[in-house]
Amino acid sequence: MKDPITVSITGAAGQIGYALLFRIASGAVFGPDQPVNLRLIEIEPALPALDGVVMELDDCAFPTLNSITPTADLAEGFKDADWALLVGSVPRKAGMERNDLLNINGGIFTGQGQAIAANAKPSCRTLVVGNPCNTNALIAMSNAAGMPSNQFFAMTRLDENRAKSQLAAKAGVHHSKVTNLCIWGNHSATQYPDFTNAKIDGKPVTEVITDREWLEGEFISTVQQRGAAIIKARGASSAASAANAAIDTVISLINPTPEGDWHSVAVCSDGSYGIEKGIMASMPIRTNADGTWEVVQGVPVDAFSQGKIDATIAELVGERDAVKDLIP
Ligand SMILES: NC(=O)C1=CN([C@@H]2O[C@H](COP(=O)(O)OP(=O)(O)OC[C@H]3O[C@@H](n4cnc5c(N)ncnc54)[C@H](O)[C@@H]3O)[C@@H](O)[C@H]2O)C=CC1
Ligand SMILES: O=C([O-])CC(=O)C(=O)O
Repeated sequence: MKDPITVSITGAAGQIGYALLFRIASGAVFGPDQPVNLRLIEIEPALPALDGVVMELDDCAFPTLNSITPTADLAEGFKDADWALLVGSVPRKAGMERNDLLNINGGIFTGQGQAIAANAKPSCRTLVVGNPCNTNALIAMSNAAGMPSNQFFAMTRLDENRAKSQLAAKAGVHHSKVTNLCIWGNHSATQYPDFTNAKIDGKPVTEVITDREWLEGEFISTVQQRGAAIIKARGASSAASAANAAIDTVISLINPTPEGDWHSVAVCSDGSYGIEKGIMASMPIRTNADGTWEVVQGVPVDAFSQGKIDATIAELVGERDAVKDLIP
């Protein structure tokens, strides 16, 4: 067994938390030889429910679970964290867009960013799941003085997985055959699931699925609206698939990306692809053998894609401007 790593998770008593904690504790994310300390952060009123989750974690007797610290105190919650998974926040209800939550949730991420900078390991990586996740990640990153911006991420992997599943179903293949699927921009209804560069079994999607009207229309809107469709059907926002995507994101950021492929996650833009510097935008990312990551350069952007990317980036710039009071 290696030395334990520490994973801090906010919103640990919530729906996503319930689907996330057990897989992290079981070794399914960091490996069967990697003990994990879980620091579980909740607001005071949710601490009794969190106690129940802790009892259940105890009752799993996971060999890889080293310790559990349930707390409402951010300093204690982020102490020595190697990873901070910021899930805790209010989900949207039917009829809302995710950025309708900015006023409700944005403020949560100022104190959490500060607490990460003050208490976590300097190498701590932070993944924001709570919506609107791109701009919440921007708020956390901007308030985490001294922490490198390349250690902050926002989750668009659920969108990537959704897009792969839609393309696979249309082509009649298993979803594992779909690669090079980039989600550009915001985790919102303006996101662009880029079918123009995606591949099925190594061939361009556009050669396998020749129904361009479907690709440009129904495919994109289905992916953009999938969260809303789940809220309508389930009466609550996606939780198990969101937890799964958070796990996929961490696994993709700690393991080298397969040759020629990429994965989607929102990172702080360095200006690549003309995306405004400093906003948290999803783009094609590769993880290197040494654990660093980079934006994949040279992915072709045709006129159709550029229009879609411009729209989602404009939305992100608008969100950033709307929260400027939360950004020091
Ligand atoms: N990026 C993505 O792809 C996705 C993001 N989400 C978002 O994830 C968030 C959580 O969703 P659920 O777990 O379903 O919601 P939930 O309501 O079941 O759980 C949220 C938990 O966060 C806690 N919480 C609220 N404020 C907190 C704070 N300041 N500090 C710590 N904990 C706090 C609540 O007490 C609650 O237990 C929502 O914002 C949702 O919209 C959901 C699905 C996908
Ligand atoms: O749609 C929502 O509000 C929850 C979410 O982010 C998703 O399922 O993608």
